Amino acid sequence: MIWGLFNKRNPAEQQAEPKGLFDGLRKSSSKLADSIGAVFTKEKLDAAALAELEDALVTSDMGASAAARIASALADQRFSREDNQTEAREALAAEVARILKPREATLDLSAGPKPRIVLVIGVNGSGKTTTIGKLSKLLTDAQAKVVIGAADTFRAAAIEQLQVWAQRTGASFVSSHQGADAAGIAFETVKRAKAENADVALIDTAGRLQNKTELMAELSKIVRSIRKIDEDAPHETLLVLDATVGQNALSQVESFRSVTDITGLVMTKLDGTAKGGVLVALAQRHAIPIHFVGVGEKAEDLRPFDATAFARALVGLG
Ligand SMILES: Nc1nc2c(ncn2[C@@H]2O[C@H](COP(=O)(O)OP(=O)(O)OP(=O)(O)O)[C@@H](O)[C@H]2O)c(=O)[nH]1
Repeated sequence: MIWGLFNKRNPAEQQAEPKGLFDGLRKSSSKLADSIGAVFTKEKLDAAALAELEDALVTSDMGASAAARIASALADQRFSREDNQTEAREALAAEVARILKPREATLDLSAGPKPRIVLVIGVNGSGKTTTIGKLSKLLTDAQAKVVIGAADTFRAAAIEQLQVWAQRTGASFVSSHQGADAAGIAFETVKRAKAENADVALIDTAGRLQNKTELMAELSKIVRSIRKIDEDAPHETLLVLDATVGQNALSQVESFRSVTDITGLVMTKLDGTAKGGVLVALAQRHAIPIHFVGVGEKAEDLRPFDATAFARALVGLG
């Protein structure tokens, strides 16, 4: 959850959520279902079945370490009868959830001095712009006042796309021309947010990983410039990851971690891939809070990360 008021969703909306997540993760869960179906045919998994399960989990992008951990936890379990797919799936979901749960974290932008300043980072195309738009929608729906800053000046179309989201969600918008100084725009965004007594400033940044030195220089320049207005800024630095890149998401986290502090993760495009298991690999490897998952292009397709619901949807339990 993101904002005080946003916590007060009605029960019908809360019930609707797992269904959407289940649909969003269908590609990942059916891939996993195909490979684990043959494993759960015994009351207790023997060594061959455990090895097969571990392979299936690795193939579904959960990573070797999480796969080994899950397989060894399931080695100790007994199922009540042979070929009990649901029971075995429940046990698998519980083990996946055990890895994810410590990373489940609410993004609370309602506490602390206003405006809360949020930097959004990630490689180009990962879904930063769309995620900012969706966050803006969640915030403005909850009556928060939002300013969006287009400090990713790399592509003119990206600036326009962000402007459309700002208009659609009723957020103020700060931008300049393509190639303009990103730190200057970030500074103007925070200045505007202060002047307008906004609750949240969402700042889009460019994420050209090809040149780490340049990226680091740009991000630190942005941080220096916004700290002239608020020495505690940014209050949040969200890394947006595209699930379709699979294991490559892990190296993106490492690369960005080496140039800046990351306070939380958003994983997008889970609906477009069978590689949803990568979130489990991430949770196992990095102690970084996971705030949201994206399961579609519409505003309502950005969902607060729920470890249990995610684990269940991933193994095909609706
Ligand atoms: N299916 C699906 N598509 C998504 C999701 N999130 C973003 N997209 C799409 O992914 C594409 C890239 O998203 P952007 O938000 O433009 O990515 P960006 O990181 O801002 O990229 P640049 O503008 O190049 O910096 C767009 O076509 C989005 O509509 C998602 O959760 N599911």
